[in-house]
Amino acid sequence: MASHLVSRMASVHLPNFSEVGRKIVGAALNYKSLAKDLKVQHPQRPIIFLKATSSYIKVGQDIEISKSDIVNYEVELGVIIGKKCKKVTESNALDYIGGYCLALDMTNVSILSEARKASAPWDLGKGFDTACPVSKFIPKEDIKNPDDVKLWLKLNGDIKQNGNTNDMIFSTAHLISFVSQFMTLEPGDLLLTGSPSGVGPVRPNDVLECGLDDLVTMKFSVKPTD
Ligand SMILES: O=C(O)/C=C/C(=O)CC(=O)C(=O)O
Repeated sequence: MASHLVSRMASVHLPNFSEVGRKIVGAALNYKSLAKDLKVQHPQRPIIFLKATSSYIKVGQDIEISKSDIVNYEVELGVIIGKKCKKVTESNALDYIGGYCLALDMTNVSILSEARKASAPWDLGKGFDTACPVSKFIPKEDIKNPDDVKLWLKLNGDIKQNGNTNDMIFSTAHLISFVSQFMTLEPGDLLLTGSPSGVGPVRPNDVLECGLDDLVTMKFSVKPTD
């Protein structure tokens, strides 16, 4: 098949993306509203980190935290890669999307702050067990424009995050293209596109509920490990 036809292929059905994907790639500080909250400048280029795929959990499982740690919720649009993607241009990048999910980029701020002070990697603060709750697979066709999707999060019933991906500093296409210059993205890989303003800490026995447009909602409880 000619390559231009391959690149226009319809969405790929990947309901088992969290089992087959080999990477979770995150973008940090990608929302203007969060940069404003945190009083930091907009990044000049995407700030990229990896989360371990062993951090995935699905609805029905619990987020586990130690009582002594500060762990933040961050609601995000997850982009699921549908086909191998290496050094793609921004104008072609959206062709490589297989679908989407709603995700929580749970972040252990206690560990991350120590890592920042020591100029150490973010891996433990971002990739601990249960740090990546995800929704079901959302087919590509259900989201016409990934740069214009509402997302929200409630903590124990109170709205804490209420944003839209149109507030992202780097577009979905830019993120895919940027990451693909360095690492090949493969079917089932997940790209977390950043979180809007309102991120904050959870405590044991809290309940997080979040949603993406009228496409999906999900609920997770927080349980202590100690
Ligand atoms: O700056 C930090 O210490 C941590 C930032 C984040 O965790 C931000 C994100 O991951 C995000 O904006 O999505």
